[in-house]
Amino acid sequence: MSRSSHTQALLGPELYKKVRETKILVVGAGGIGCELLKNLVLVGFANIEIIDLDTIDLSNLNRQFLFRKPDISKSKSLVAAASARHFNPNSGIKINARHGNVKDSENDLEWIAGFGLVMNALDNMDARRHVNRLCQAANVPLIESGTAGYLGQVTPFIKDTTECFDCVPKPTPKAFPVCTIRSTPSEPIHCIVWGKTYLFGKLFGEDDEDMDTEELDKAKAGGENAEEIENLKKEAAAFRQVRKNLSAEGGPLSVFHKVFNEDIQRLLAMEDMWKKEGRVKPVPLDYDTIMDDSFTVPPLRVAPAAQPANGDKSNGKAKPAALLRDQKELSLKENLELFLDSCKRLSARAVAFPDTPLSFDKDDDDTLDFVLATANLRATAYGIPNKTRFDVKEMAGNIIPAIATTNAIIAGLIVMQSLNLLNRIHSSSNGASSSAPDVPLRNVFLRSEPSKPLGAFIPQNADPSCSVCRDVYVPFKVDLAKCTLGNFVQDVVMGWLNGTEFEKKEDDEEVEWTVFEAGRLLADPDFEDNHERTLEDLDVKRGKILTVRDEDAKYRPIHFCVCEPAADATTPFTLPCAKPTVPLAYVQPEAVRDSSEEPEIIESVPPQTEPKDLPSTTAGVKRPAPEDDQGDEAKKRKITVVDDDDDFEIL
Ligand SMILES: Nc1ncnc2c1ncn2[C@@H]1O[C@H](COP(=O)(O)OP(=O)(O)OP(=O)(O)O)[C@@H](O)[C@H]1O
Ligand SMILES: [Zn+2]
Repeated sequence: MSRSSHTQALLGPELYKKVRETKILVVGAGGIGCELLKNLVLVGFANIEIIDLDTIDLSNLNRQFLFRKPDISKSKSLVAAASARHFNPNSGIKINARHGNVKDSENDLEWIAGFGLVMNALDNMDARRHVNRLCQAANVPLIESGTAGYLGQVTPFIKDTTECFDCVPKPTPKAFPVCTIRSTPSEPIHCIVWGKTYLFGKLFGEDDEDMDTEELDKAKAGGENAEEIENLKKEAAAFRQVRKNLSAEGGPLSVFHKVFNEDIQRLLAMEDMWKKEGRVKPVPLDYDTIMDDSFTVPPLRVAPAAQPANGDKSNGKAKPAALLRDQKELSLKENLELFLDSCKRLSARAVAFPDTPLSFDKDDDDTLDFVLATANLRATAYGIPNKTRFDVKEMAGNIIPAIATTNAIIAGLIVMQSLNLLNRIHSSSNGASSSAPDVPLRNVFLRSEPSKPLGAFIPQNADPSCSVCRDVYVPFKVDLAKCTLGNFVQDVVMGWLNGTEFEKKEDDEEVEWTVFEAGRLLADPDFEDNHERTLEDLDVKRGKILTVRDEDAKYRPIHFCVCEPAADATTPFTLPCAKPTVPLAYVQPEAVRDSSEEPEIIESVPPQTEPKDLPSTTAGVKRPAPEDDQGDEAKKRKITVVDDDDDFEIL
């Protein structure tokens, strides 16, 4: 009996044929991706492409079991494919492994259209959104997945049948008030966020004065203490000077003195600030007394009974005999030394690469050491418990421990979803109903409820206002070196689109269209400066999108997705035979007005001010590009739980 006969019997000949023939794309060869690839191979999927941009790290080996120690530093996708093949040898399975970013330009609309089904096994929102858009544009079903600790989710997205990834609002990152972070922290996380997003940025990151002022003005307008905000503005200005001197002899020590002594003294002088109930005054730190062990550590605000002696953070608890280095709590003196040393290391890097601002990375020891020491020194000053390197890495890096079993369950569910989708695709493509029972599409989730670990709900319909799945997409096969913008405007916008709803004229009025590429305005009826230039010259590349919009935003935008020219093309570009139907743009229903309310009388209309963030055009600034992402609209939809590397936000 052959290895596949059970599967064939279980799935039936029709579905098994689909399994063998459908070209599958797996994006990501990490925790879920490895499990998934093994499952696909075992079920008998025979035409698989897997892409991942990363190489194997030691920390992956505990759960990404297609990898072994000798594979460290090798390409994840190549090794995963090589290992997975062994699970079902001699079965004619083809795995095309690619080491690269799914966002690379060669991964365009045509590429994605070559797959029958796409499965995401990613770890970040940006790549997920990119694949979602490609799948919507090419009308390829996508199975999205994610895990966070014991939780997980598998969701099918099918154009015009279900919502898409971007229809679903995402949870906003955890936010903290500015003053809590900058002046009155009360928890370890406040100190970590301060070290990571504030002090690190001030000393080594991009120093954006305008952004800083804007943030503080916003906080003031939002009702935070005005005097304190002014104080913080002065403090920020002083940092610019400190930053300049950081690499000089004694630079790190002067930063320590400014941040942990002078700035705290200044805060203490603001008497009103400390009258508020629950506020605990910080204690300025002093280099000399910390170093000679005579500094009196302020009592912990939450555990006043335990008054640890200087440097002894054990709180009387017995220490396990052999703690790992990262799990040991540092003494105050050790934190101070680490602060000075990490400052020195980072400022040397800043001097060596002055044009590359540094950014925090949990896996970059210099940056982690800096945040660890900074957070602990600040915590000590405010009577807040210190954290170990292990804790700080987890908190600053937003790490949710990955659990191999969760990944395995989710990968199994992805395969179940794929079988259901293939069944449906099959029955709808030949018009006949499938012999298989019509199983409805479901979003499946894993929860930490032992008696009922799996749950499911029916996916919602697409959000009519979604700026991803409701727009129109057209493959645009073009020789970028031969096609000018003028060709595109004349032959595509005013020619090919003629006759579509988009180009219908009312009362002989010309349709006011615009052509954008990302945020850049390339052309409109009054802006012809770039018509002579080729698309290549205008830096339009394969994988990019030329978007045509009508100025009144009456219709949905039309996105021309730039693809390789057709092999036998005799013209600069080729378009599909069928022109698209361009639907009307979604209009938010007007809120029901309370008729008893008197209308508001506006006496004078304030003069229109220039929008602040005008996008650049190729030939100067013209008009703002419409916001691509309307995702912030308050939509009362179910929030998807997907793990992500999203950051904290400071309000
Ligand atoms: N744009 C992208 N293109 C291709 N692969 C991507 C892209 N973004 C992320 N990935 C891959 O998706 C995979 C996600 O797997 P996983 O969530 O297990 O992350 P990991 O990096 O392996 O583990 P950890 O983050 O816990 O160290 C990773 O292998 C990552 O390289
Ligand atoms: Zn959508």
